[in-house]
Amino acid sequence: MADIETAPADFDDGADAQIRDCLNPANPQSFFLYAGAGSGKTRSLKNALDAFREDHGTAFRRSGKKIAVITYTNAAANEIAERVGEDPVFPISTIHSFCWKHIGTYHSDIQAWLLATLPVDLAELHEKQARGRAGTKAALDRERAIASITRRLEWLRTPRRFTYNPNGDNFGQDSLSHSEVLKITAAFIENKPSMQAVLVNKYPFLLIDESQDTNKGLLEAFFALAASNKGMFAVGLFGDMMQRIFLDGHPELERLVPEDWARPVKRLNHRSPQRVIALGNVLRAPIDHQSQVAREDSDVGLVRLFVASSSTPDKPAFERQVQERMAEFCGDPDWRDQAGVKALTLEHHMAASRYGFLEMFQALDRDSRLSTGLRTGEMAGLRLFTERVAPLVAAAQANNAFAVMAHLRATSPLLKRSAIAERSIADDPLQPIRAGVDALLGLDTESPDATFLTVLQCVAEHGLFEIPAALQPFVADEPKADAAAPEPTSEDAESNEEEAVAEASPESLEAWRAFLETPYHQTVPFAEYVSDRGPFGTHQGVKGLEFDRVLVILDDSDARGFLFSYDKLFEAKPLSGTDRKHLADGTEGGITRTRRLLYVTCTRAQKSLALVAYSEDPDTLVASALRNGWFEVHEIERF
Ligand SMILES: Nc1ncnc2c1ncn2[C@@H]1O[C@H](COP(=O)(O)OP(=O)(O)OP(=O)(O)O)[C@@H](O)[C@H]1O
Repeated sequence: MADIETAPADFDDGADAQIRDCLNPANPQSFFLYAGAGSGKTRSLKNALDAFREDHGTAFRRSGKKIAVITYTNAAANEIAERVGEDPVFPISTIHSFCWKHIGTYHSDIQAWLLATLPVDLAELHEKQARGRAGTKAALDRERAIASITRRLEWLRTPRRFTYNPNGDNFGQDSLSHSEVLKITAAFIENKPSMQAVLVNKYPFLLIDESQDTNKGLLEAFFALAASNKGMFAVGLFGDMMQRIFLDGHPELERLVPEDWARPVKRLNHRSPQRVIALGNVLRAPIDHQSQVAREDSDVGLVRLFVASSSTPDKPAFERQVQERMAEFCGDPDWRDQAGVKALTLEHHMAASRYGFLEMFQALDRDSRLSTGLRTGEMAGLRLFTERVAPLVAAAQANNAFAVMAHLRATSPLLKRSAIAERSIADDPLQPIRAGVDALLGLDTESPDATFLTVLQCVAEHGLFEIPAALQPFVADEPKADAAAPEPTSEDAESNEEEAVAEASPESLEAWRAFLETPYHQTVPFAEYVSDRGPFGTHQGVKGLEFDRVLVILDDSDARGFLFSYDKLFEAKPLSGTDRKHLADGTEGGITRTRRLLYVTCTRAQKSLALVAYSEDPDTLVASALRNGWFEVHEIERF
């Protein structure tokens, strides 16, 4: 193994002190903290906020000023909120909700922006269409896009209002897409003095975590805002260019950061054992030569590469065998336990097939309009099963009458005060509930024969829960007489009405129909997966997270996208001319992207790390892993 330096735990404490100085309201100073995996960037963000609260919290609270903290995902926002504690001085949000919050009331300006931008997009599409070959899939897509923009422009001829859901899919003429919201915000920050004044006066500091993946145009707008408001407004960026995995991020960020920004440095990895840090260092070396040091009190740790053919017939069985080997190598029985290991696949469907929710996932995935809601699990049509039915069935099966009633009281229209009052005094008020729960339990929901449709019909027949709009076409018209008139529960009221309409659009009916015919028992693994509680995750989704034991599954043959290729990264497949050109020019290409993704996944490990590589050419892959110094002979098992 490559030698690795070690250092005491307080090695990088100077960086936090430097950030504390930057967050001085009398003289705001922008900074750029870019450091490797596990170096404690999120920790530094938390420390910065704690220190600020101590130094200036009271004065800020009194003057109504705030530090805006922006992260990439809801999960990251929640985690920071949990670590820092709720504090109105530090509103924490995702970039999309931050943007929408600030542009959401400017309807006429949004309309003007669309009216100026859409014709440019349209002209570009027409030009491409004229140059491109007719009849190809791309030409058909362009034709559809042209028709849709033309319809939207027509619709924009009268004053309109706009909607947007930061967490879901947005379709419908009045709804803005995720990328539109980011672009509009960037344009407003650059051109609207009122927007600039609001941001600068309200948020003298704007801190962005995972900024390597923050939208390029928006970052440039923040840079410009900081440059023209020196001494009043500062931006603090936390991130790691090596962990940039979304195409939206700014590839040139490091170069763009102005000379006068502070650049605190962190080199110590607090997360991983020495062997994992060394692997991260060699993966990273060709990109920026940043190498990390390990903590003096860190373990040596263990990594292994298991190589098999991409035609391996039963991959999950092979992976179980790998876990068994890891348990032996590490003397760590938790490697045998599915719950003790985080297995990372490149794409969701690979996790779905291993974790047992492939059929339901594929049924909905056929409709690209549902794709975000499916991946976050936030669609009302899914939440009926994951958040209403599944917890009820679990509580009832555990004979936990208290939990059953608590859940129904919070979620069921049958237990609404108005519904109970409507029943006559002579009635047993709980009888309809008991009948509904008994009917649900009688379905044998563990059996593959119980479909989502069977469960849905039972729920509808007994009026146990409200039926979301997307699923209403599949249930009988008349709800049971006992069921209360639809009266949204508080949580339903929160759910975005627009989203519900979009989910229920006629085009999506086919996907919902196919979904309803799949086995209901896939609900629980699906729910665990989307909430990140399960043993699987995706390579992209685990950014910022950490796990004791990590199993990274590399398998191009099972992947559907074309953005990544592990076989090419490991030199087991010839590079294309484009790949070679990107590498020679040092520009963004598939190989570099794959290398960064591999860096992200490997550096999640806190104790030990196994990579399973399914390859078209396993021997070449092994040779390359050795030649590049990524692994040593005794660390590789070839099957
Ligand atoms: N100074 C420190 N002392 C002890 N533990 C630390 C320190 N800094 C960070 N850690 C721990 O190291 C781990 C990684 O920290 P953190 O998640 O903040 O790193 P990061 O740089 O944001 O990582 P990544 O870029 O990989 O997501 C966490 O478990 C954190 O609690």
